Amino acid sequence: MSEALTGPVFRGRRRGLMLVLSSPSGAGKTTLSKRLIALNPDLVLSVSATTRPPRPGEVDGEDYYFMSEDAFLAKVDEGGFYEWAKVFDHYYGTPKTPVEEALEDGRDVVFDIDWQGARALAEHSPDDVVRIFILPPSLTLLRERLTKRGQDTDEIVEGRMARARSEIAHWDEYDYVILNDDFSRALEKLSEILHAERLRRVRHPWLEGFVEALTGEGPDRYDN
Ligand SMILES: Nc1ncnc2c1ncn2[C@@H]1O[C@H](COP(=O)(O)OP(=O)(O)OP(=O)(O)O)[C@@H](O)[C@H]1O
Ligand SMILES: Nc1nc2c(ncn2[C@@H]2O[C@H](COP(=O)(O)O)[C@@H](O)[C@H]2O)c(=O)[nH]1
Repeated sequence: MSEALTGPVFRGRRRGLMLVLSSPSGAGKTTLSKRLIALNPDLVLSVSATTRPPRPGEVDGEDYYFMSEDAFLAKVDEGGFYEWAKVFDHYYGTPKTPVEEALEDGRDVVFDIDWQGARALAEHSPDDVVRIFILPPSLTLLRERLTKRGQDTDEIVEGRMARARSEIAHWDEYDYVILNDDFSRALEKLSEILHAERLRRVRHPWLEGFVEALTGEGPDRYDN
């Protein structure tokens, strides 16, 4: 894996956060992130690039940027990805420009990426990244979800089940773990994490000036 990451991003008085969701394939992170964004339209979804073929119904530029392997590797060479990795025999990467623009604009960004991507983002932007791991209730239900999704061949489902244990092995690298048994409860927990993380002191650099003014050490008035 190779990546070209910038350091922590400061946006005036508000630090955006990078909400990273990972899970074994089929545990529900895509569905959860889309519903979270529907409830919080100010969030931005990081649309990844991939060399895997589109599934039925997937739209280029909305679900993924679908690319040839040559085009993907050329973008790697240009330093166009925040991070990239090989997952299930295909390349996946986070395009850098849209994420940087959103963060600079003070917007929070949601990532649906694997443990390699989560680790890369956390290493380079430790103050900005919030990592959440989604667990399925059981491997039997995980297989059922992958099968019922009805978008992959039996061979692909088996390949993803074979990788499930190794993906789950990274669960303890994450800040939060959500058991996605009942979907509504899992979504509620995800929303609670987002709202609490948005309140963290480190994301509000304006507080320093405010407290200075409050205690008489700065200008009389500080507008947030
Ligand atoms: N709590 C839940 N109960 C039952 N079904 C669920 C639940 N959460 C998600 N699903 C269903 O499970 C399937 C897999 O979900 P989803 O595509 O979101 O998984 P994913 O983790 O993003 O997988 P991938 O890594 O392959 O993209 C979908 O059909 C989704 O509707
Ligand atoms: N490291 C990255 N992993 C990514 C990225 N985009 C998606 N993914 C992960 O790949 C698998 C498979 O996804 P699928 O859509 O083919 O089911 C899944 O774990 C995704 O989270 C990325 O940009 N970087």
